[in-house]
Amino acid sequence: MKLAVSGVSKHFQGVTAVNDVTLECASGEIVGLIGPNGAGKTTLLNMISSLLTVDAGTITLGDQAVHNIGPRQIARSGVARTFQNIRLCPNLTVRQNIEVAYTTARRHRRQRLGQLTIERLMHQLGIAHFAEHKASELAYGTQRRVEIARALALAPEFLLLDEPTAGMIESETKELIAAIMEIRDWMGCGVVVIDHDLSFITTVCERIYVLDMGRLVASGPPSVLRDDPRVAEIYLGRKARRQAIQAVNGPPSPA
Ligand SMILES: Nc1ncnc2c1ncn2[C@@H]1O[C@H](COP(=O)(O)OP(=O)(O)OP(=O)(O)O)[C@@H](O)[C@H]1O
Repeated sequence: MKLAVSGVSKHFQGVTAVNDVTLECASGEIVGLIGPNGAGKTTLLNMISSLLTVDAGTITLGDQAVHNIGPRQIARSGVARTFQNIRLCPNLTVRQNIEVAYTTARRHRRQRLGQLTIERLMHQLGIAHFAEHKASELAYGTQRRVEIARALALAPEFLLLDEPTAGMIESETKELIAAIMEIRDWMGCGVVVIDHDLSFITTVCERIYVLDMGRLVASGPPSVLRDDPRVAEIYLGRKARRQAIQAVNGPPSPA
């Protein structure tokens, strides 16, 4: 199955947050979405997860148009997500948080549940020993893993992750890389992930899309993007890039 975003745009009172963006993710693929602050990454994820309507373009899941169908319906159609600012129910335990999503999957996604159980999800994300802890009692990095487990409890075809490594220490990020790859192999779902940690993104993703000021400016495998001057410019900034070039070549000769 394929999740396809085609010519999608979004405007907010004069600001074009996303401008004619086209991208796709196939089942079993891990795709990255990078770009500087305000590039439009979260707005794009919000449109894919139907929290925002699209102003132009289409989003399809297989042969089904899924833009503007609303968050409840998109979850039932097989797209689950996590949020930049964690949205767990703080007074529920880890198990209860996951159970809420699992109950929805039992009702609406039974055919995809297969061997998926809450126990297996907690084990896979390394949170089984926190099962009876309230979400609010957990460290930030652990809460993020609970959020991923909750999204996966919807038995999705596609998982959208918005900055999953934010607030994680290096060892947690490494564990997360292994967990995401294992989950992809186990559940066969496609993953679209936004993150500012380029080492994480280039390790976990097979393909990366680069957004800048709402537009898609580059895409390709990590090995290709690493050498793309547009990506360096966006990430280092024009001034820093000039300085880097000067450090190698010396200052420009006076005109
Ligand atoms: N609800 C909104 N109302 C008005 N403007 C918005 C709204 N949401 C986003 N924007 C604007 O749209 C642009 C894209 O924002 P978005 O949050 O999608 O970027 P981002 O790439 O996810 O950034 P970050 O990496 O900081 O999360 C920004 O200029 C932002 O200010």
